[in-house]
This record gives sequence, C-alpha cells and structure tokens, in this order.
Amino acid sequence: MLTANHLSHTYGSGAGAHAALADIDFTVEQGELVSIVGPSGCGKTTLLRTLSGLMRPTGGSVTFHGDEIVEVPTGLAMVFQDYSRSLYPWLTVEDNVRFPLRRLHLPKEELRSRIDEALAAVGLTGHAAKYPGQLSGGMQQRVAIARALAYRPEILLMDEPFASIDAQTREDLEDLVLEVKQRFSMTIIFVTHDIDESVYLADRVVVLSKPPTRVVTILDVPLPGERDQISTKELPEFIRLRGEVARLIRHPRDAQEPVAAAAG
Ligand SMILES: Nc1ncnc2c1ncn2[C@@H]1O[C@H](COP(=O)(O)OP(=O)(O)OP(=O)(O)O)[C@@H](O)[C@H]1O
Repeated sequence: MLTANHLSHTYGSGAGAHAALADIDFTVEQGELVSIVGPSGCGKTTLLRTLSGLMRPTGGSVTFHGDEIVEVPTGLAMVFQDYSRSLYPWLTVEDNVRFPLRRLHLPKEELRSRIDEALAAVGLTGHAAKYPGQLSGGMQQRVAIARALAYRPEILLMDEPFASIDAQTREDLEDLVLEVKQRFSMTIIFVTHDIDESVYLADRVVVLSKPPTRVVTILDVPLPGERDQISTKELPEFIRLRGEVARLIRHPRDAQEPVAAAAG
C-alpha cells in the first residue's frame, strides 16, 4: 500500500549537510499497524514527513498504491505529537473535527454522522461544543484522533502522538488506537520512542539505526490480536520482543538478518 524505496534525506548542503535518512526501504500493507522506533534524533519525524508527502525526500521515493507521492494524498491523515498546535483553539471540538472534511464536499447528513461517530468513538460526545483550551491534554489528543477518524483516511500516520501525555491516559489512548484500527480496518504508521508502546500496538516494528539512518530490521509481532495493557505485557513473547527491540536500538549489529525490504 505505502512503500519507501531507497528513501534518503539530507538537510542542508556542503560542509553543513546532515544526512538524516540514508537508505530506507519498507512496505506497509493494508490493515497493518507498523510502528517505527529508533534512537533519539534518528530521523523518525523526517521519515514520517517524507512518507506523508509533507516534505520531498532528497533521494529515493515513496509510493502509495504504486503512485509516487509528490504531495499529501487525499487518503492520508496525520496526528502529531503537539496537539496544542494541531487543533484550532478558536474552533469548538466539533468544528475542529469538521474542518478537514471541507475537502471532501460531503452531503450534510453524512458530514453530521461522521462527526458524531468520530466523537463517540473517542468518548467525547458530550464535549462537542467545548473549546480545546477547556479540555485536558489527553482529551485534546482525542479530538485530533476524532478529526482523523472522521476524515476516514486509508492510512493514518501518527508522530509520537502520546509523548507528552501522562502514563495512565497514554495507555487508554493506545487502546483507543487498537480499537479504531480494528473497527475501521485502518492502516496505521505509528512513530514512537517508547519501546513498550512500539511492541504493544504493532503488527510489525521497524527498528531504525542512528544517523545516517537505515532500517536495522523489521520484527514481526506475533502477539494475540486482542491486547490488554496488563496481560499482554506479561506474555513471554512481549517481554522477549521488548528486549530485542531495546537491544537492536543499542546494538544494531546484532540484527539477525539483513534488512527486510518488503512486508513480512
Ligand atoms: N529542518 C532541519 N534542518 C536541519 N536539520 C534538521 C532539520 N530537521 C531535523 N534536522 C536534523 O535531522 C535529524 C533527525 O531529526 P528528526 O526530528 O527527524 O529526528 P527524530 O528521530 O524524530 O528526533 P526525536 O527522537 O528527538 O523525536 C536531527 O539530527 C535533526 O537535528
């Protein structure tokens, strides 16, 4: 569905050039949740921006259904870490969710039902008329998720969306992501620096090296589809995977196999 082909990106040029991404190859298939982890500053945000079409890579390409991405495709939505900057503070919750839907020119009734359904899915039905400033951080990030859901993207890109949210709310939001993935058969790319989160949410984990960044390996996550914050994290397989991701981030040369270029 979405493929990075020899994707590279260098900021600046000459003596001041910084090779953020060296050579990235992977494919995300329909209905998968792929998490992306790596050491701090390895270029996760740069990767997500190039995958989304927000930024053109300096080398290689990204294809979506086989077509090269040159701008943000209609079927793609993003949720950013900084919810306070991604929501419009002067619009109500409902109007924030409505805003990107203008692009779709939907009939009035469908617009209404999409907004209602998205707000219900994130548990914010009773808060539609409030403004972002009247909500907690976790609730604001729910609004950003509702906005993406109402848009019904084919693929959702999430850039460390829960990094600045307290641990308990974060777990609730992780479960919300799993629930909406299931319910809307959504394809999701989830960037995080949290190893537990990367394993808990994913069908596959892409582990990146430090810059110039490459894919160290792509791990399958053979955990049960139904996940639970306590029992899933107690499973020996979860503990093994968590350890493996942590080791590969620290010691990328321990990767068992050469980088897998395609989906598992
Ligand atoms: N606009 C820019 N100009 C120059 N260098 C940049 C620019 N944006 C990012 N970089 C550099 O590219 C590298 C990768 O940055 P990026 O933000 O993509 O990493 P990250 O993995 O998301 O970081 P973090 O782990 O801190 O969230 C960093 O060294 C950063 O300083």
